[in-house]
Amino acid sequence: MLIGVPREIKNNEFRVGMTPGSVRELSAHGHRVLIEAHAGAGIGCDDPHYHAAGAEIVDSAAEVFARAEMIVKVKEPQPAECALLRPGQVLFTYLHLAPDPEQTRALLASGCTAIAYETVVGAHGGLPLLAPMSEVAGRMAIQAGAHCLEKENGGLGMLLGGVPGVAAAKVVIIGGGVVGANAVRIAVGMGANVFVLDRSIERLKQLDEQYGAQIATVFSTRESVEAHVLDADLVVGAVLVPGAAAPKLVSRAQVTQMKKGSVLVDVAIDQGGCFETSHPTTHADPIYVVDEVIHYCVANMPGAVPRTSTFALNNATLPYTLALADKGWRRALGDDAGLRAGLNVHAGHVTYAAVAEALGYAHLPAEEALRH
Ligand SMILES: NC(=O)C1=CN([C@@H]2O[C@H](COP(=O)(O)OP(=O)(O)OC[C@H]3O[C@@H](n4cnc5c(N)ncnc54)[C@H](O)[C@@H]3O)[C@@H](O)[C@H]2O)C=CC1
Ligand SMILES: CC(=O)C(=O)O
Ligand SMILES: [Mg+2]
Repeated sequence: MLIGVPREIKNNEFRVGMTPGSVRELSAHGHRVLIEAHAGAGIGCDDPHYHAAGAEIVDSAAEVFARAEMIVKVKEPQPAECALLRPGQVLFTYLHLAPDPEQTRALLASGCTAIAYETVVGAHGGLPLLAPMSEVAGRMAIQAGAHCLEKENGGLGMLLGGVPGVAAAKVVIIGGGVVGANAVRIAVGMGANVFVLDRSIERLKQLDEQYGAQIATVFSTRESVEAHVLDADLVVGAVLVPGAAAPKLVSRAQVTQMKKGSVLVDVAIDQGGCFETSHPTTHADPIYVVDEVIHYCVANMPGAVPRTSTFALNNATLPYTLALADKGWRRALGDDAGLRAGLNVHAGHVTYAAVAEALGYAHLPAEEALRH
């Protein structure tokens, strides 16, 4: 198969779809990889490095999209990229379609077959292609939140861990999945006073077993979310209903009642965000303020640490990229129900139920799409 990797063009996105190591594996399987010039600059991998791994370096994204049978990326295609996709072409990347009607419309219009990293399910459950970036974003959420709490950013002017004789900050993490667990780890490490809320008792039990009295686990209800958010110094939004728009768990009225200078980090912003006052921001301009509450809502947090993130992402995506290239998308998805769960759009149809429901489209089940 001829596989294309364009340079990422989202704001401050320095990751790249494939490492030289992944290119080498695909080459060894008899595939050819086109990579846009300088696509790996952000991870310290230059064009000769990719060439040595077997890639052909091409000058423009337009050429990558025009020639490749499958495009492997990181972030959702931007409008200029959607315009380059064509019927029959496979797109393998993050999509986050439920909160993004424009991108969905463009992908449907392109006629392409789009497989979303974030809805692929592992052999033993979980979301193996979302997890590595959730590990990164969960750890970064506390870093970002600590920075926002500094006075110059409008924050309360508090150190997360306090010092002897002065109390630590109260950190409330809503959602104890991969993002949440990684945020807990860093917040505990920094000495914060950590509360984690989830509606899965199983998740809370795992976190309780791991951290014991170092954290408080709380069953998530409207009442408990409100009680903990209102006296928090830092709140991390880390909930997910796979593929669906994030549930709004904190209302504007509640944000208004929060402490002035407290901080909301909405990691779930890529699925639309879980605070009513959230809107996506970029690394170039990450923070805004609503009623004196600082909001950090960057939709591609791992893009800021592209070296860590690209290698972590490729560790997870490579087996799937190889399966798609070796077998073609129909057989690869036919053989693996978990990969089939990644199919979001095919030939002008929405093939993921939660996306169809969120955006008001008819749903063509992926199993039927395989026969189209
Ligand atoms: N902004 C960014 O750069 C990034 C964002 N993300 C996003 O972070 C979000 C979380 O991802 P993961 O941790 O991997 O998901 P996950 O599936 O591992 O965890 C989500 C958790 O939310 C819990 N949950 C669902 N509804 C809830 C509710 N009403 N109250 C409390 N808990 C609730 C679930 O029980 C689950 O434990 C996703 O939207 C993901 O796309 C992930 C990576 C980077
Ligand atoms: C998952 C996601 O949105 C990201 O890694 O940018
Ligand atoms: Mg997005």
